[in-house]
Amino acid sequence: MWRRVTSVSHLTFAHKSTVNKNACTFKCWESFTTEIPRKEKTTYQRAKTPFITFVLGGPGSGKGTQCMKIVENFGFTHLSAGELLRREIASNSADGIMILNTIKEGKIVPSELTIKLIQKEMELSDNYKFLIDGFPRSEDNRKAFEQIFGAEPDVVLFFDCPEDEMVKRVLNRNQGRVDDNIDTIKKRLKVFTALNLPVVNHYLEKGKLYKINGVGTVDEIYKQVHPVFSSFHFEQVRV
Ligand SMILES: Nc1ncnc2c1ncn2[C@@H]1O[C@H](COP(=O)(O)OP(=O)(O)O)[C@@H](O)[C@H]1O
Ligand SMILES: Nc1ccn([C@H]2C[C@H](O)[C@@H](COP(=O)(O)OP(=O)(O)O)O2)c(=O)n1
Ligand SMILES: [Mg+2]
Repeated sequence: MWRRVTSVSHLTFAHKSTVNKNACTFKCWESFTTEIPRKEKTTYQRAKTPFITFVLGGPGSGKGTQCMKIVENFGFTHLSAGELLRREIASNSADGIMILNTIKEGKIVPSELTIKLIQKEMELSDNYKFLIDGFPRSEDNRKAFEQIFGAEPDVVLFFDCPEDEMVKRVLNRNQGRVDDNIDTIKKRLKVFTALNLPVVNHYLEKGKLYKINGVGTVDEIYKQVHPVFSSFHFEQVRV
């Protein structure tokens, strides 16, 4: 279905009203303290419209790790904004040098460029369930996405993790990334602190935010994440 469209911006989000109505019944989803209400049974497995989850959290908060578990359990397609940008650098594209310098400085790449890469991947996919990891990182990211796609996410996960834990994890990550060094991490944390909160507050007000305690083992954290998706009655890949 996605391959045949030239742009996703015109696709309507037919199931939105049901999802949003339900989501608005709770303000901020403290899944480790709050019971998750059952949602009305829906037929997402046959939906022809995308189901979009934004995955927010600071560097090292565990976004990518938890996304892998969501993919495994619920069959989402995982699109990491950072990974798409790194791929663009590796492909020696015209924007590659600019992206590399931006990432080294711990700054945010222009929204239109990141969105173009996300959009391309979505159009190439046969799936309708997407995890967009590390996006939006700023209000500019968020507004540009909404303008270009003409739609909002269905779910926003926010992994809340203290800075010292994030620094420790990033320094131990060992993936050879140019931004996983103490100087860049300090800059990234400053950018995160300044730009993430307005995005979180926006989705909190819309009743779409699921705040997850990012401290604990991977499985302990996933125990908070799983009910968010099982409440939507997707066809599960693995129970
Ligand atoms: N709950 C956890 N406890 C300890 N280490 C973790 C946890 N979750 C992820 N990690 C590790 O921390 C590092 C950063 O995790 P990652 O998922 O890449 O975070 P992000 O995508 O938010 O930057 C990785 O090396 C990962 O294996
Ligand atoms: N929306 C985004 C996402 C990532 N980037 C850039 C800037 C980020 O520091 C890097 C790396 O992002 P990535 O999500 O892979 O980083 P973490 O997994 O949080 O450590 O990419 C961006 O400019 N805009
Ligand atoms: Mg990541």
